[in-house]
Amino acid sequence: MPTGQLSSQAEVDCARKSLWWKDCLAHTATSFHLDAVRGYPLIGNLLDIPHSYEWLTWAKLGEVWGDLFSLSVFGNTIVVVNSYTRAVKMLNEKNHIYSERPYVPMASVTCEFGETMGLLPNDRRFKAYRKMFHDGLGTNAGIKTFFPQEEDLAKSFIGKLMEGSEDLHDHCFHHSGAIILRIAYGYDVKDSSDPIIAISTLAMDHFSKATVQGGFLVNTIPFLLKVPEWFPGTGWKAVGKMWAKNLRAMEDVPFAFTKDQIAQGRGNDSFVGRWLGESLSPREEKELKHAAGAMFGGGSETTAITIYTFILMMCIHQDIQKDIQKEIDSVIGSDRLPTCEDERDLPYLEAVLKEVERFHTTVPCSLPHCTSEDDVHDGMFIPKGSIIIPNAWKMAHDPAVYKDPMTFDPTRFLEGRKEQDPSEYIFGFGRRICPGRLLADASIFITTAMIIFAFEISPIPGEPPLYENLPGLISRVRPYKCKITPRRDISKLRALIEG
Ligand code: HEM
Repeated sequence: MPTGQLSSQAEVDCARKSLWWKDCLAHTATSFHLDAVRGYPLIGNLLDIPHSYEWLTWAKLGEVWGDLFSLSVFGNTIVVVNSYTRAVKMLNEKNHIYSERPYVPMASVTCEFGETMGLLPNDRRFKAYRKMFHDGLGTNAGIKTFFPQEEDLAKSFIGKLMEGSEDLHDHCFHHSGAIILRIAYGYDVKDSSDPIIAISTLAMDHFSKATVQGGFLVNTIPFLLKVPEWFPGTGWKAVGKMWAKNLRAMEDVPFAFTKDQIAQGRGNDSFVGRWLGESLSPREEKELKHAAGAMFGGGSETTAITIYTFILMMCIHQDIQKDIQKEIDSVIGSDRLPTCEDERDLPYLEAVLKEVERFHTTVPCSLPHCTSEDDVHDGMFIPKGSIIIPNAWKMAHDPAVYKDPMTFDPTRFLEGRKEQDPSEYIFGFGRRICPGRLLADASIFITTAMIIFAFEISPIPGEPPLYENLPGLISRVRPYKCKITPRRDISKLRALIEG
């Protein structure tokens, strides 16, 4: 049935009653909304739930059911939002209702990681973490204070690239991990086999697995938490305990490093170091540890993927690469390296970065939100506890917003065209909007500006690179090969990097 509206209060009341009945019948009813995808008794739309590339399925279903539709699985409502305008109206303008996170017992309880920012309910602690983030990284003035660290790390990145680019993929991930650990804790990573990068990467791998709704039955049936560990089939509890240790270590080890540095009287100009200088109460210190602990998970993979995708796009689109080189050469010349302050003078590079972020939507279904109370939106009754999925991929590839959305074309963001800036949605919405977005922008800009300044990126003869996005909550691109060679005098480049 196509999209419909609940036009009167009577219809809304009727829908509420239906919901009550649905609960009474122990979740045996299927979805009943007028704009709900039809399902089966008991399981609802279980068979409609995609296991990979969810954003494509949601976009396809949207062609039939409209850009706001719902599904029901075992009585739980899932609402998919396929348009930017709708997402703003719901998640931004009604953020007091739409700012919870879905409950994932495996991650929050079994892995004891419920206090991390991404999983916290919209409560006092959440506000405290967000405030710490905002004061440290949420303003242009705050981010500027980290520019010297960003520039240093981007120099090391290109310095390493001069030695070879065979492990480009890992190099990008190592670099973005290094940025987070330096900014968050003042910790300098080792060139390879860094213990804190290793702990954090492992912990994030566990975290991703524990938060997949269908990954563990307990995420669908929380009652299983009460089943004792000796009961057959509860091996996941032991797994969760093991993962909890790693997740704790990801927060404890670098935090202890910063505290130790301060105790030894060494300066530590990091996010944590600065806050520790504020003589915090034990409760605030604990909150600081959790806030900082969320940075690696939120920022490391996403930033690395964006830089890695940028290099791929430069390899595929040689003409665009040439145009950025021209811009960089005319603004910066050849006697100095780019700095973070150059961003405002490089509008073409800025447009290319927007296009990279639009074209490859790194967090394609954003992170799910959850409602804290019943709502009626555009005639749809949305019960408390509904999971809300903003389909950022669809927003980024909507032909009504972007001309030829499947084409990589940075000119769409230049004067004269000015299509919608993807940063309005790729970082999420409302109270949950990504608190690291300014840091992400700074890291991506300075790293890519240095790359273009220093290198020529080209395909390997006979192996044309292809773009392919991979499934996942955070979508990577399929690893590729390319040639990265210095485009300037090597000794001069070395002198600039070391200077
Ligand atoms: C290109 C880079 C990045 C992208 C595309 C990105 C995207 C996102 C998205 C879509 C969300 C979910 C927002 C929502 O629920 O509405 C999010 C949340 C989050 N991000 Fe980022 N992010 C990036 C970089 C970073 C960085 C550098 C940091 C930390 C320094 C960070 C930390 C976080 C945290 C802690 C959350 C959870 C916020 C909450 O639950 O309230 N992110 N990010």
